[in-house]
Amino acid sequence: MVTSTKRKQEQIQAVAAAVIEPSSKKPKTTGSAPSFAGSWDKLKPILTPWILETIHTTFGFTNLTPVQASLIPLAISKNKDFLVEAVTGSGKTLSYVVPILERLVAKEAEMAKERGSAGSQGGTGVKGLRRNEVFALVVVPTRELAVQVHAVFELFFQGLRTYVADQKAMNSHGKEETTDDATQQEQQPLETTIIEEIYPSPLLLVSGQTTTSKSTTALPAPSPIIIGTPGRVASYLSTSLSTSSSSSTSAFARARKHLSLTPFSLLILDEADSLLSSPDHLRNMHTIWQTVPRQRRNWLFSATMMDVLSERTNGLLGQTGLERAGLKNLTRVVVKVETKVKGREQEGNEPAAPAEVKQRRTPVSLQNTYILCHAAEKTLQLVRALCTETTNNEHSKFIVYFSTCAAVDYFYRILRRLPELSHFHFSSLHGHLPPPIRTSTLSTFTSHTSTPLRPSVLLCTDVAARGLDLPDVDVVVQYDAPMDPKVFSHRAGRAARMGRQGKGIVLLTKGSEEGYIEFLALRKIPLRKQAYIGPEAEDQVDNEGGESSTAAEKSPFAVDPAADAMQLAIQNIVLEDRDLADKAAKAFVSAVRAYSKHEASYIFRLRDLDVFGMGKSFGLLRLPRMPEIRDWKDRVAKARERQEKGKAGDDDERLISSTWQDRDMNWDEFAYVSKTREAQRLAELKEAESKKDEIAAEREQAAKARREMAEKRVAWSVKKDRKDRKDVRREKKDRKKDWEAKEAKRLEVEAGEHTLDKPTAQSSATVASDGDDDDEMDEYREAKKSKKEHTGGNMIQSDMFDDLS
Ligand SMILES: Nc1ncnc2c1ncn2[C@@H]1O[C@H](COP(=O)(O)OP(=O)(O)OP(=O)(O)O)[C@@H](O)[C@H]1O
Repeated sequence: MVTSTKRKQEQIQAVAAAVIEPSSKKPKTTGSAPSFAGSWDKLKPILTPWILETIHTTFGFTNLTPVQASLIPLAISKNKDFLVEAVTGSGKTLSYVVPILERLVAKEAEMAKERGSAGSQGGTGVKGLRRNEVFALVVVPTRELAVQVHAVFELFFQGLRTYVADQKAMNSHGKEETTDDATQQEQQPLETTIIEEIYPSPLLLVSGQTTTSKSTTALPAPSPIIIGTPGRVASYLSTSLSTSSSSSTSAFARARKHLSLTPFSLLILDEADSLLSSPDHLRNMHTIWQTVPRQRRNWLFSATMMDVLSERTNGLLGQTGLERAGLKNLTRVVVKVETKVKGREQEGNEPAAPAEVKQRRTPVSLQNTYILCHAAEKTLQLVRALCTETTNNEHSKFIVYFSTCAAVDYFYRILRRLPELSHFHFSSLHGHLPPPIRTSTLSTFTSHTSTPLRPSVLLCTDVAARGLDLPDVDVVVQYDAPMDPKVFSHRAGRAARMGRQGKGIVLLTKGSEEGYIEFLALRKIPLRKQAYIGPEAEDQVDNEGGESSTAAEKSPFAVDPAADAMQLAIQNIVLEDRDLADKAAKAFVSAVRAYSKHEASYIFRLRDLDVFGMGKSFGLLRLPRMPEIRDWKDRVAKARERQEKGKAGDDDERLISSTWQDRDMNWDEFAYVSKTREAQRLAELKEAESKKDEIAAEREQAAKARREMAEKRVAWSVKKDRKDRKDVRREKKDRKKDWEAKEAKRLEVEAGEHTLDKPTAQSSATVASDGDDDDEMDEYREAKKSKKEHTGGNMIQSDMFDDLS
């Protein structure tokens, strides 16, 4: 393992400072605290016993994280809307789960008081809240995150059951000695009521469930706490409540029974920036906002919450956008991470330079790096990174992010069959997988006991970028940088959670993508350079930011020959099944299209994307037909022409170094492994063969039609051109006639007055000016001139004299 020299000089200290203030003011650091900020026991207000007990025994936590210490007391006691930002893995989930539970307990007690004895009003046996009454709603962007948050709530309610059982057992054995009156009061209702009736399991609303049935009886029963994705929550709310507007009294009664938002108090948006920026989420969020009562508290959470306030987007982001959504006067709770970098030792007796405090948006325990390579070397670098991280750094759990579902799907089939990675366990997760498979994939990855000898890798899209708390992830590799720069820190933040060491690697291609390093640095996400991983690679983090000495890096355009070998290895896997070739093409096309959608489009320029190199990295057998490829081919060809003329520039050299060769193979014999698919392909092939002449004729006809169309287009344009010219000529003729008539009239007048004056300066000028852009007038003037010359140069005068004579 290469240890960084610079790191030795640094004494990195995490400083988490909680900053709480109204949204109108700029956040400022008010102090510093260690990674934990006080004990749960000493939190004021004191937590309800079963909640505190669950935190201690079920979760095993003794201390609060800074975001929890800052928010929980406020969220429990103050009736405010909050906008919370803290780095990934800093415990934001509990910072809203605990206050929701505390407020629910308080609401339950309040309603119980209001409604009198148990079951007297609702008839359900529930003391305070009725069964159909919803108290809080937690909305998150992905199914997986919703499941995770739901599980946290479930743990608390299980903790409650255990707590009550313990209390009863202790009481029945006469061992319980209660000294604290408040505690006794809290316990009383719990012991006398069925817990499940008071606090039924929270309702989880995610894909794969029924939420849009016409009949409310088919809908899952409500619960005081509902957790779900925006689409599911919106449809559940509107379906549950829409029946209430029906004219049918029974339907109205049914709907009322099904769901009531009367006691609704809390709307929590976790990963709020994502919920407010995606148009799809936003549409559903509008439905939710319109459905839930206005008298509610809004709590918004994200590790990248503050960025959005300064952003001007089409969505809801930004201060004004939030205000428009009724999210006004949000109190900001910002937990900052600062690193103290000790000043360098000076030579001789000079004192060391003062320590520098730097703010960052990622956890201190996260070592974020980048590797520069050519597009053709990306898969090679990914494979080498996985290998070197296990062998040199003994890392065993990896997440690799790709930009599209098709890329995840394809690489999942390829990587696990590469000999270098045969000991890795691969899983894949993306939005196009059916919900049960998504669930099982995640649990397999989570439960897999990974060791450096049997490491595990999750290949995924951004569906797993935010919020997921996957235990023990060592390294996050970003094969493609995310479309939305905000997602970068969320992806990297799946490692290094809650103070654990972790590493992030982003693969950037040489050229314009290098600008991403500076771009992220400005957003307080510093990246260290990791040298290009060579064949005998060690973990070479280039801490000084200097250049690596590997051959591939010495020559700026030379591509590592091992990239060709990797392409060949992938191609050989693809050749086993035609279906893989289809998947490769789909993955490639989708990745190219995704590249054009980068928000930082001035860094990720489609025009600069080396599609040939990318094709190599994907192990394509041939390039698909698409405009991006055509353009790149043209540009490469033109660069070659310039090179032949000795006029090639730097950009041309880069283009020339980008090469592509289709795999020499017989596509007709390339078969699908799936028998039905292959039979279908052969049938199609046979049909095509039998209709060969017909198809050729059709093609010829189509080509002819295209040619004719092209000709017609030419003819049409020529016709139009002619017509235009004719119109111009007619116009000129009319103007000439006009001019002649006027001139004749003027001469008549002049003749009548017996004046021998020449045309006025103005009329000469008019003619001259007409003549500037009028060819016919020129001809006319020429003719007039020659006539003048013929008649001795003074037509007017001669006429005049004729008349006089
Ligand atoms: N007080 C605590 N003490 C110890 N561990 C904690 C504490 N609070 C939370 N954790 C653990 O820290 C991990 C990260 O917590 P959590 O998922 O809430 O982070 P987060 O800030 O929401 O991250 P992200 O921004 O990625 O969603 C979880 O495994 C959680 O159980």
